[in-house]
Formats: sequence, structure tokens, C-alpha cells
Amino acid sequence: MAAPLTARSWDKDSILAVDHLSMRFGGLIAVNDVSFRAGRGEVTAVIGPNGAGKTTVFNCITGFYKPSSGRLALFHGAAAAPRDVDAVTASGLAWGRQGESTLYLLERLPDHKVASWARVARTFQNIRLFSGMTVLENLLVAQHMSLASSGLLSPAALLNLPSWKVKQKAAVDLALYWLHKIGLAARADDSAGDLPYGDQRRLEVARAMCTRPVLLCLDEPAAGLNPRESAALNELLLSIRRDHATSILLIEHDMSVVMEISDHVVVLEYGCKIADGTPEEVRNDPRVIASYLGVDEEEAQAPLAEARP
Ligand SMILES: Nc1ncnc2c1ncn2[C@@H]1O[C@H](COP(=O)(O)OP(=O)(O)OP(=O)(O)O)[C@@H](O)[C@H]1O
Repeated sequence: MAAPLTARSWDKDSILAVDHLSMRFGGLIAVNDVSFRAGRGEVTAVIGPNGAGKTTVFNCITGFYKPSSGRLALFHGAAAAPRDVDAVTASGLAWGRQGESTLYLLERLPDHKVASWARVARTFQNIRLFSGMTVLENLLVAQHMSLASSGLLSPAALLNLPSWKVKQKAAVDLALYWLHKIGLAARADDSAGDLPYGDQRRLEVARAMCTRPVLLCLDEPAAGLNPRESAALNELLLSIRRDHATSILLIEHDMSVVMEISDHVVVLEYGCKIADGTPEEVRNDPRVIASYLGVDEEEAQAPLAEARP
């Protein structure tokens, strides 16, 4: 792919900078020296054939794996200049502040701090709702950490003082906001496990949003959805992009979802990045077409939109 002449939106204003990320499992290199940027307020899709390393990249970003090498810088506020990121890296610390902005080196944070400090939330390939809890309870439990940090055993909580009630009300209000947003307010008291599959998927996204993330990582959110459910999910993700200060990073096999909602697409194959650009650019990239169709680059004539992984 020819290098673009102008700086890309994701380079100019990044929320996440992945630099030379590698992950080895014994002799297997699942992710091999991958670098890319995710733009603030944008939807970035990571795509590639089965086994390309997408989930491993996600697991490194969300703290489930410690990378073998590489740097994962997440920015709250304006992205730090490269020399400032280097300075924090050299300091040995996991985070640093420049003016109003804070930079987190995710690979150095304990996994639970990736969620609570860096405010990175994720969903999984398989739905992991608390199926025996109600729909509303699933959204409240997501806010347990923020209530806990206010002190579950504090005098205010133990005595149920007004200040504690205000915090509890704010948690319920946020849950209700998301219930309305996903069209499930009428089912607030039903068991989450009784919802149709597409509703459970949207509830998972809403639950992640209740943690007020700056970066929302979605692992194949459209998997198993029918076209109507997939359209509802697209609408929800586009509304998050439009109305909230949350950037989205997603792994997705469904190319119609990727092409419709992404600003930026990163393509992996055998653990390496093979393309990085707008949906239109990667769709027409011969190497990407070859990877998806399993043909030589020269043979790859058809646009990716016609290919199905
Ligand atoms: N915990 C692990 N231990 C050993 N090998 C692993 C582990 N996790 C992933 N791998 C291997 O790393 C490679 C990349 O896997 P990964 O799941 O990241 O790919 P993927 O692109 O997400 O694939 P899919 O689209 O099928 O989910 C595969 O060869 C996989 O078998």
C-alpha cells in the first residue's frame, strides 16, 4: 500500500499507540512486531484470517496477557509527544502526566488497573453476562468498582448517608440511561439469560459502557447475529462514537460491519500487520484480498467486499 501523503486522523490524534508489539507462546510467534495507532473518537477495526493474532493483540491491550515485547501507550487527554512517551518508558513507571494529559503504559499495569485506571473495557467472543442476574443488575454490577472506590465500608455507606445515596442514584441513573439506549428498559427486571441473543450482545456493550471507558474493545461483537440484530448493533456503536467520548477498537469477521462503522482498519496475517488504512483502502489492497481469498497477490482482482472470510 502506498504511503499516504497527509497525516492520518489516527496518527494526528491517537488514543492508543501500539509499538513493536510481539507475543510468543513457546516457539509460536502469535504477534510479530505489530505497530499501529487507534484514533481518538474513532472506530478502529482489527481484521484478519483465523489465527492471525487479533485476539492476542486484544488480550495484550486489555491486560489479559503481558506482551513478550513492545509498548502499548494509552492517552487520557491529548496524545503525548513520542519523546514524552520515551521519557515515561525510560523512567520505569507505568504512567506519567504531562499537563492535563495522562499516559498509561498498559503492558506495565496490573491487569485490573488496565480497567480501573486506564479505563479500557472489553467484551468477549463468547457472551459473558451474569445470566442469572437481571438485566438492570448486570449494569449495576459493572459499576461496583467505582462504588467500591468510594468506600463500601465507609461511614457514609454503612450509615446510608445522603452522600452515599447520591452515588447509588448516579449508578442507577447511568444503568437506566444505557437500558433506554439499547431499547431494553421494559426488560430491566428479566433475567439477562432470557434475552434473545442480539439483545444480550447489546447488553454486554452497555455493561462495558457503564464503566465509562475511554477505550472500548469489542471481540467479534457481531458474531452469530442475524442481519436485523447486526444493524441494531451497528447503530449502537455509531451512537457511542457520536455521543460519547469513547473510542472503539473491534475485532470483527463480518466485513459488512467493518466497512460500515470503521474509520480505520488494521489487517493482520500470521501475526504480522499487512495493511493499515481506511476501509476503502484496505478493501482494495491486493495483499488483503489475497489473504482473504487465499490466492496469490497477482491473482487477487476481486474487491474484498465480495470476499467472505
Ligand atoms: N494462550 C495461548 N497459548 C498458545 N497459543 C496461543 C494462545 N493464544 C493464541 N495462541 C495461538 O496464537 C495464534 C493467534 O491466535 P489468535 O487467537 O490471536 O488469532 P485470531 O486472529 O484471534 O484468530 P480467530 O479469528 O480464529 O479468533 C494462533 O496460532 C493460536 O493458536
